[in-house]
Parts: sequence; C-alpha cells; structure tokens
Amino acid sequence: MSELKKVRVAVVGASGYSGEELVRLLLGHPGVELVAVTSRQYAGRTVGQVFPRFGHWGRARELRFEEPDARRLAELADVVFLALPHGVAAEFARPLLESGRVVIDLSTDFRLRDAAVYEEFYGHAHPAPELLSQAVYGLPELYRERLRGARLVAAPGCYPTSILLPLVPLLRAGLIESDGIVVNSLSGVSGAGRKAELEYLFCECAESLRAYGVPKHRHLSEIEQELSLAAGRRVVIRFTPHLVPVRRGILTTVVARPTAGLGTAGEVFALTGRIEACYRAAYGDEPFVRVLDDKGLPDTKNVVGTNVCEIGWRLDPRTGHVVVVSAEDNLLKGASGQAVQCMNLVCGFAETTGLM
Ligand SMILES: NC(=O)C1=CN([C@@H]2O[C@H](COP(=O)(O)OP(=O)(O)OC[C@H]3O[C@@H](n4cnc5c(N)ncnc54)[C@H](OP(=O)(O)O)[C@@H]3O)[C@@H](O)[C@H]2O)C=CC1
Ligand SMILES: CC(=O)N[C@@H](CCC(=O)OP(=O)(O)O)C(=O)O
Repeated sequence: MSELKKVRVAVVGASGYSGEELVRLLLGHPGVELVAVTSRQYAGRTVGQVFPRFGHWGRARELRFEEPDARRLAELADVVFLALPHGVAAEFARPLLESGRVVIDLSTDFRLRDAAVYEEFYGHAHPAPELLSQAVYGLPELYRERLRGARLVAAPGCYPTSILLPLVPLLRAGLIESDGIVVNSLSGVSGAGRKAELEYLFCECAESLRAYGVPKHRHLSEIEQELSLAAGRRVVIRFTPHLVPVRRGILTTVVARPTAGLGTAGEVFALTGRIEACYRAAYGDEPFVRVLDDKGLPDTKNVVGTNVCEIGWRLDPRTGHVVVVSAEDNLLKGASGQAVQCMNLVCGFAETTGLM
C-alpha cells in the first residue's frame, strides 16, 4: 500500500457504540481517510456535533453523517465497515461486494459457515447464504493468513472473542477435555448497543445484576463452531451471559477438565508447565493478547480502552479442573478494535497501526 495514497474508508451505522469507536480509531489511523459515516437519525449533522469529544479533530468538524446508501458508499470508499444490526448488514454487504469493495462486518451475518445453524439460532433464513463461503472469521490470532487480502471479514462477537482466545489453544493442544466446558461471562451495558430500550435504562440496570440468554444465547452458534474446529470434534458448552452495571468490558470465566490427572504434586507441576508453554506458543508474540503469570487474574479496568484481551488461569487440584479467566473491552477487542486490526491485515498495514 502506497505511503501517499490513503485507503478510503466508510462506516455504516457510525452513530452506534461500535460505530463511534470505529470513527475514533479511523480518525486517528495514519493509513486511512474517513470519507463517509452514516446515520439515519443524525444525517446532516457533523461528527463533531454528534460526538463533541471528537471536536478537536478538524475532520470531525467537516465530516457529516449521511443517509446510508450502498451505491454512494461504493463510489466513495475502498473499505466499508458495517456496524449495523444483523440482517441489515447483509443488505449492505451484497451490493458493496458486487462493486468490488472490501466489507468488514461487525454483525453476526457472516460469522457462521452453515446457513442452517444461522436459521436455528436466529429464527429466520440467512439473508445472504451465497456469501458465507467467502467470509473470513475476523479473529486475527486464529485466521491471520486468511485475513490478508480477504474481501469479506466477519468480525467476531464480543463474547466469542473472550471465550475463543482462552480456549482454542488448550483444545488444539489436547490439554482439556472437549466436553463439560462451563463458561460464565459478565458484560457491560454497551454490549447491548446504543438503543433506548426499557431493560437497558439506568434505573433498570444500575446496581443490579442479571443473567440472560439462558440456555441458548445466539453467540453459542459461533462459539461452538470455532471450538469444534479447534478440537476436531463437536463441542457443546454451557454458557451463561450476565449483564453487569458497568459501561464497558467483558469478564469471562471458563471451567474445564484437563485431559491429564491432577492427583499428585508432580502432575500439577507437569500440567502447569504444559499450559504455560501452550499459551506462550499461541500468544507469546501476539500484540493484543496478554497472558498473565501465575500471580495475576484479569481485571476489566486493565483492558477497557485498549484492544487487548487479558488471560489468566489457575489449576484446581481439589476438583481436578482448570479455571481460565479473560477480560476485554467489548467495544474494542470485542468489536471495533478487532475490526480495525482485521482491516490492517486486509490492507497490508502493520497489524497494530492505529491501535496502540
Ligand atoms: N456493542 C457491542 O459490544 C458489540 C456489537 N456488535 C455488533 O455490531 C453491530 C453494531 O452494534 P452496536 O454498535 O452495539 O449497535 P448500536 O445499536 O449502538 O448502533 C447501530 C447503528 O446502526 C444504525 N442502524 C440501525 N438500524 C439501521 C438500518 N435499518 N439501516 C441503516 N442503519 C441502521 C444506527 O443508526 P441510525 O439508527 O441513526 O441509522 C446505529 O448507527 C451489531 O450487529 C452488534 O451486534 C459486535 C460486537 C460487540
Ligand atoms: C449485553 C448484551 O446485550 N450483549 C449482546 C452482545 C452484543 C454483541 O456482541 O453483538 P453480536 O451479537 O453482533 O456479536 C447480546 O447479548 O446480545
């Protein structure tokens, strides 16, 4: 990619929470020019008017939200980010891809390989099944090589990222059993999007905690798809998401059974070494995954505002389990930061550009 010619990028759904983060990251990205942002409710207003915190950027004072129009976006931009509700994203992806544009989709529309699984979890037929085979699952730590030069990127969900990063290396290495895995996740309220719905009003969720999506949250579809690929056999997990009264951040706790015994001090010592080596091999060189040493467990305050997923773990010889904890910012490593990381790979920029 030439130093002089910037990649022209657009964000569809730029007034939502993940769209806002994309705008912030792309305004500061040295390799791109943000040429268009869309919002139906704010069309005509500048980015600086809608998001006063961006007002110090000259570009934010001149760039105006516009009505979403796929044909116009295809004329203006080389790369288009879709930060739209699922279903709507596919409607934009199809014409943009037909016009030869790169699409980086943050919704669930292209994350599943099998349209029948989509139908099972989303309750309706897939809106563009013919495009599924060309989508690359946008988790760079797993699919880096396929992302280079991809035309359609399906950025993973926030819960899936927080679950796949800790679990995939252990499954691939055969260090844990693929059955009986239990996962609990806690999400900040921005995970639900910037919409006015009763259950997300301040008085409904402040100082209160609740589980939801039990027993079959829609993210199970992509989580089990990717865990099954890692294990080489069908994996079914028990997953319970919770809403917690913070603005952003996800904390996930995974409990799994090691394939090796934990009955003696020697076995504990041996498995400790194998898990350490496994994570070192998987993430030792990764810029956005931080595996903590045996004194630390993840804490969302250390990752909110960053594109980092933190992972920590403990063996529990008393019950014969391994407990792995991860923390990430749902709007960054769980959404927009990861999408920009993918764009960097697609466009040939250094992977950390605009994200450090
Ligand atoms: N929030 C999170 O933590 C994460 C979200 N995601 C996914 O990313 C996508 C965006 O999420 P999020 O930012 O939270 O959503 P928000 O609800 O905050 O924002 C949605 C955006 O889409 C626009 N929009 C909504 N409906 C339409 C439509 N029919 N046509 C055109 N534009 C529309 C809205 O603007 P306007 O109404 O003004 O047009 C708004 O800009 C979703 O698919 C979500 O599931 C993925 C990972 C994490
Ligand atoms: C707190 C909350 O409501 N979270 C959302 C997850 C949002 C998200 O990650 O969106 P995708 O489905 O596009 O991945 C939920 O549970 O549906």
